[in-house]
Amino acid sequence: MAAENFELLAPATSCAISKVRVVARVRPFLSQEISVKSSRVPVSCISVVDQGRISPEEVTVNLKDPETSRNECYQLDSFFGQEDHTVRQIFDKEVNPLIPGLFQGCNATVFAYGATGSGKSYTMQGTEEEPGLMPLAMSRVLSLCEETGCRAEMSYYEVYLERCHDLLEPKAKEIVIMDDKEGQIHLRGLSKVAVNSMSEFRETLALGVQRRKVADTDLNDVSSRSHGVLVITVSSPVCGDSAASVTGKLNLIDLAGNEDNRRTGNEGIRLQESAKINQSLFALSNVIYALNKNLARVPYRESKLTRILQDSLGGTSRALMIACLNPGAYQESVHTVSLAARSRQISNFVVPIHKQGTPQAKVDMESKLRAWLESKGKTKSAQRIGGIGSPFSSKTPCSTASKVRKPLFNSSAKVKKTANQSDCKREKERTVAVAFGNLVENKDIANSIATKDHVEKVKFNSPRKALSPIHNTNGIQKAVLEISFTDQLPARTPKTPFPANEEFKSFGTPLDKFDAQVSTLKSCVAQEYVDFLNTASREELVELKGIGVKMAEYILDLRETSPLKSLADLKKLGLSSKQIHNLFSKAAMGIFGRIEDLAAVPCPETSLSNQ
Ligand SMILES: Nc1ncnc2c1ncn2[C@@H]1O[C@H](COP(=O)(O)OP(=O)(O)OP(=O)(O)O)[C@@H](O)[C@H]1O
Repeated sequence: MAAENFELLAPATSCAISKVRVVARVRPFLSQEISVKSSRVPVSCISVVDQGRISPEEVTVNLKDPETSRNECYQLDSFFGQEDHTVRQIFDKEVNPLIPGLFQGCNATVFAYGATGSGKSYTMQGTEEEPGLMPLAMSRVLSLCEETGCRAEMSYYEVYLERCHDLLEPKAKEIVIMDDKEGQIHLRGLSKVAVNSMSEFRETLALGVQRRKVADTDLNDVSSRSHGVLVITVSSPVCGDSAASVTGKLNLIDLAGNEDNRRTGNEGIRLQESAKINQSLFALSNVIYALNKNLARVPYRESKLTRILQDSLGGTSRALMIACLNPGAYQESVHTVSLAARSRQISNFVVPIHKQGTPQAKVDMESKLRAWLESKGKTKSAQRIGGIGSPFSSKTPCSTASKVRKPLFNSSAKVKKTANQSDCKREKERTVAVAFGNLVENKDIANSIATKDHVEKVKFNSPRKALSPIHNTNGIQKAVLEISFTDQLPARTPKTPFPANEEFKSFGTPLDKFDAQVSTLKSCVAQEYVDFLNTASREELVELKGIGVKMAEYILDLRETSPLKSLADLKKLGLSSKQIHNLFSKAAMGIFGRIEDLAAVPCPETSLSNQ
């Protein structure tokens, strides 16, 4: 897709698949790289073949080793050679088209990737004579703010030795990276500064740049020792109660460069920095590899860098990668361009973020996305989009209701009939069924419980409390809040696990009643299980069936940033729905133990004794 064609999203509900766009930028040879004796400019190892002639949508980049005459070609989206391309040209063609989307609530990330000394900081920050993408983007944002009445703010932080530090508020504590249940990345503790003019911006950025860790190495006099991230946030004014506020974020990332320590001459702290930089860039390549291979687990948690980029690689942001290249470094350029070419295959699903999200909008977006993935035969990706870093990690009607699961019991004709009536016209009711049905294997029962007749009974059954604000407290919405597995609830064991017999009279046959009670029991057990995962020690977790040492560690790591709210959150660890189901089943089976033990357990008076 050409940059000009990034479709502008209509406000409110529009969404789009957007591939990570990848462009190459070759810096010129520096004066110290030109031999004084010959005073001839060396030949670049990088060239472009048939720019735009074979296909206007991509370019073929050729890398040629002058020593061995090795030769490799890679396809990228665009190419900016050393001769005639200024940062302004890159901005106009590649970054400018992303900016209007911010004003409609869409996030975007631009990141410069490449070996040390390849020109990443020069491209992103620029110089006084040639402003980089950061000031150019801010200038454009400010002029659009003037037209629209929106506000602009900036944050600037660095990831140094695997820790995030605020560069505008140096006394602040370390920044914590968190993700919410919709897969959005949040940085707890990061300050924001309002920006009203370019002079304010320049002053603030210069302050941050001074604080960023930079050092002289054998390969670059001004080598960045950290990944630097500028965040430009745009917020629309909120008019009255009904209007939803729109916020868009543009991340401009100047990554630290890959370093070959046989050549940098690094020692001591420089070597430590270098090790962390290389580790995080290795983690980035692992994420790109996993996304390309459609692996169920994408290792975003291997480094802070990949956590920050989580939303931009396989997430909900638009993303532009600028592969920066030194024309005299063949091996490094092969490394950079091969990773860049692989990144080009990654799709993001761009969703506008509104402070008051509408569930129906999410439903529409998810069904559009699934249809797209199915048309491409990408079933695994479809699963992933329902999981990691996804706006749909909490199930929505169309995703789960369509899955056919083996019923736990044969339901009665009455239950089936009720379930069949529950079609797409009754989205609200199906929302109940789906939320409830995430862990209820028998969808018929879930659907039947979701019908208006049964909502009130479920409400009495449920041990849950509503935590989210309720705008419309009709029966169905109340029930959604009370039985949804995606709400965060305090751990609680119900005093009366089963409802009094009177409350179940209208359930019809004894089988209906039994099915409903089993479902309620399951929801209680599922909540207890989630509470256990959130509070157990490492040793306790390992004791539980199906959880090994590695999984226990992943869970501890995950809950450190955001406690599990539902079993579906385990998808963030890369587990599939089936794996979560198996894990839970194993734990649940353990409750019942041997059949002889069960025989000794008396029936609760309130449950089956009056039948
Ligand atoms: N397009 C360009 N035109 C002129 N000089 C450039 C250009 N790009 C980079 N340079 C120069 O090349 C040197 C290295 O650039 P820069 O510091 O931006 O590299 P980097 O990729 O950020 O390196 P590191 O990863 O070590 O921080 C600097 O002296 C810079 O001024």
